[in-house]
Amino acid sequence: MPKGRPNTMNNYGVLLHELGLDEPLMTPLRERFLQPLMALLYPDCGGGRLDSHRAFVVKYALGQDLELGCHYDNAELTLNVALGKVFTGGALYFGGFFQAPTALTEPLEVEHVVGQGVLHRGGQLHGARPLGTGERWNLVVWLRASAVRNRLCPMCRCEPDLVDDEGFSDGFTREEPTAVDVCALT
Ligand SMILES: O=C(O)CCC(=O)C(=O)O
Ligand SMILES: [Fe+2]
Repeated sequence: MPKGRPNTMNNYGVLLHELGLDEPLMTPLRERFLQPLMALLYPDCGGGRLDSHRAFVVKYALGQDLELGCHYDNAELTLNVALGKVFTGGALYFGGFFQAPTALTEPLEVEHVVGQGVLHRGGQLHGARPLGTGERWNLVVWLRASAVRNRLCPMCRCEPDLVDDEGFSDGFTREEPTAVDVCALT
């Protein structure tokens, strides 16, 4: 079975769409649970207008990936859930919104709690500290709102030139969905 890297930074892990889990699991999770929550928490980042995602599991282990450098996600919003297994280290750290990595002086450290997730803006500078012992597996869902990224690419901070592609691609669209009224969701 052909297998891609979860993203351009992590070498170990798996893309959920390659396991056939987008339609039965990730899209309902985004539409039914994450979008209403994100609409309330981050309306300014397209929280109420999520229309695609890139979901993957990242794996850290001795002899494999150990840490993740400071970066922004190719996402308007991100969910990061600690799945396990047993490990020390690997804490997430956060800086400012689109802050230059060189200006990161006092990051906020967030320890993983297995079974719990962290929601953050994709443009919030962040990274993961080195793994100490064990194996760490996290589910990461990059949530995308075409209404936001069609105007301003989160990676280059410019208006994107669109080219045709298949699937969710990178979340850009030629047409945008209508806004969702969160009060109407049940
Ligand atoms: O290693 C982690 O838990 C962070 C992963 C992350 O920031 C990402 O995949 O964008
Ligand atoms: Fe990230």
